[in-house]
Amino acid sequence: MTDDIAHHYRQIIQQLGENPDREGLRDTPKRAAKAMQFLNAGYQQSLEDIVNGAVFKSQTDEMVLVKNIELYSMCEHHLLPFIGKCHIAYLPSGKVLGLSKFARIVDMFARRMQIQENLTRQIAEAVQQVTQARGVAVVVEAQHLCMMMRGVEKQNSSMTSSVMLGDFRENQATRQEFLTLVS
Ligand SMILES: Nc1nc2c(ncn2[C@@H]2O[C@H](COP(=O)(O)OP(=O)(O)OP(=O)(O)O)[C@@H](O)[C@H]2O)c(=O)[nH]1
Ligand SMILES: [Zn+2]
Repeated sequence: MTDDIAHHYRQIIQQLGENPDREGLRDTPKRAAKAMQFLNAGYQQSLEDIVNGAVFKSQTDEMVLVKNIELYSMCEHHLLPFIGKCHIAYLPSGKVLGLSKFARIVDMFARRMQIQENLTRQIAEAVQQVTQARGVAVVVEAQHLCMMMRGVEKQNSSMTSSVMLGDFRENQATRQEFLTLVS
């Protein structure tokens, strides 16, 4: 698979007017192929594998918030990165999820070709599925290099997307508490 992708990168380099045989570029097709495979590794993962049973019984029913999880993803329109952070909150109902697993869930969906809105929803639904929480809220704030390096070339705009499930959707006070905590 890596060799196949590298072969195509070699052709792209040539089509762009470079010499893929010059010293600095000789290993680039293979390096680029491996980097692209890493950045799309989320397709090879499953929720069950990454959670690895780290769901623990707990009587806590107060909001749990994990803030500022860094996020690197790839926009599906231009295959350029979008970079930002993710905040996840949930209202446990009898069980809590291992802390690191929130970051693993973010990475599993971020390491795919994405648009930010779909990524946000997929993270929220995965946390809901694993914890069976009374509610899940996810906010993603990101900057898109396709808007910065090319196209409209706007360096300071960022996009915020959110998904609220369960009590966060239905209960205004819960939603407000979450938004105050992340702002
Ligand atoms: N909603 C949303 N739009 C995105 C995301 N990533 C990229 N886009 C947008 O996808 C759109 C693709 O528009 P097209 O007109 O088909 O492509 P384009 O000619 O390259 O567009 P420009 O970026 O405006 O030059 C652009 O408006 C991008 O800004 C994302 O995560 N969410
Ligand atoms: Zn884009």
